[in-house]
Amino acid sequence: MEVRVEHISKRYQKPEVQALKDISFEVEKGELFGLIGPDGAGKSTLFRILTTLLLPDEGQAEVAGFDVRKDLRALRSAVGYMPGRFSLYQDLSIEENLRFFATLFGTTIEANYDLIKDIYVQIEPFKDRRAGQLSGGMKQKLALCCALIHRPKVLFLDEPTTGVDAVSRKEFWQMLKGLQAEGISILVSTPYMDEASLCDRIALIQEGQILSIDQPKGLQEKYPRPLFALRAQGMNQLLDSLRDKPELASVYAFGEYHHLSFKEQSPQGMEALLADLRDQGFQDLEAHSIEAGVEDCFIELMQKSDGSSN
Ligand SMILES: Nc1ncnc2c1ncn2[C@@H]1O[C@H](COP(=O)(O)OP(=O)(O)OP(=O)(O)O)[C@@H](O)[C@H]1O
Repeated sequence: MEVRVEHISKRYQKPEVQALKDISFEVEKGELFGLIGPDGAGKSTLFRILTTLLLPDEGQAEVAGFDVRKDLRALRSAVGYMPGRFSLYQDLSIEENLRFFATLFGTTIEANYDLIKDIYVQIEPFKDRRAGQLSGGMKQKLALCCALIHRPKVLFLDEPTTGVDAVSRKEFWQMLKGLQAEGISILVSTPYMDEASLCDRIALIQEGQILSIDQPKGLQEKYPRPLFALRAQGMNQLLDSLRDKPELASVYAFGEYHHLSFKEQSPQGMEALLADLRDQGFQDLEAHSIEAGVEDCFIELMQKSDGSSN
């Protein structure tokens, strides 16, 4: 086991916020583990605790066999951490940044070049350019090289793809797969649900609590009811109207469609609903059944947790 988190809680004082509530999970060696949740869910706080930058109020955690409270030095040299705002020196060049991080950990670029090579060659043509003048995607690659240069066992990446274009995002996930193959365990946080399916396992986190931990497929298979996508002319009125239907268990806007499910699973459910909506004057109604995605699962779990806390 490369990461073991047991009942971690953290409260900030000013303003008073319970950022993490009784968080427990484990990550295996070589696993790509995703922490998925909206802004403010507590992802950065958890990463800061696991990299010894912040102490938890309660609970215990070990990373690469080191205790987050007791083994600070050893733990820090065993982990690589890429914070949300890339911690690059804007006035230093690509090469200078990398050399700086290598020196900080008592190593050299040359000693670990094989690990970063595939990533570094993509930015090497610009190695004399200052970090402050790089594009988002290039900064991200440099920050990843800097986090890797001391050959960590566990890599923490806090929202590494936020603000990065779609092509670079895709490339970034390919790079992570390559690092995983080197035996590095990776914990990555993201607010993008579409990235969840690229992880081996994901924890859905909201308001400091883990709602579910599973493989992406396992999570989707656990969705409790048949799910449908529906659209028509006048999507806002349609949503208002659907929200008034007592037979629906859930309904929400989702891209070009609204997603909905029924309380009772009757075969006539959708037929009756469509007839009803037609009577109300909705035109161009189109409905089909769909498989739940990670975002649908998240919405379902959030509704359940809201219900239970009320
Ligand atoms: N130093 C701090 N003092 C007080 N409250 C804080 C502090 N840092 C974070 N918080 C609060 O704790 C909660 C969790 O924040 P955290 O940054 O861990 O979430 P996150 O999931 O990483 O989201 P984000 O993407 O916005 O950073 C939020 O409500 C945030 O406002």
